[in-house]
Amino acid sequence: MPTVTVPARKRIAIVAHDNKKPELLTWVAARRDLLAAHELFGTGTTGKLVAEKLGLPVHRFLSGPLGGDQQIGAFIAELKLDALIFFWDPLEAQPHDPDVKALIRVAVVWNIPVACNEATADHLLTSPLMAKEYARTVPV
Ligand SMILES: O=C(CO)COP(=O)(O)O
Repeated sequence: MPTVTVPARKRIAIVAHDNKKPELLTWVAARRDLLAAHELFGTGTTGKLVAEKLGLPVHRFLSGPLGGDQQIGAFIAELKLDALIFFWDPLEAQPHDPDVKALIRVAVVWNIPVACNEATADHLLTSPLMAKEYARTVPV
């Protein structure tokens, strides 16, 4: 399988469904220093809230239900993102559920680290691989 070189400064997409936004914002605020070392991306509303909370630049896509999840998926497939932190809501149906599934699926296909809850996000963010360049296996 081919590999790509993932940069030391990671391009991280951050996304949260509405019921999970408070939890995500508390999580990012407590990890500002770690997150500041990387380049941040987000769906429309999440990205705006994270940027305001941290006072850091966040590249914003469209809001998730309007296509933002699909835009992030496309970036993953184009090797323009290195990690996904996605606090999706397991307790409420989303109108754009196919997009949510497609985003998670494409993240798995392209073998990027994905965290869907706080504990995994902590493991991801504190991994030694987050601080250095490494080779990631990709499908093509
Ligand atoms: O719906 C989302 C992810 O599926 C998130 O979108 P917003 O960040 O625009 O709320």
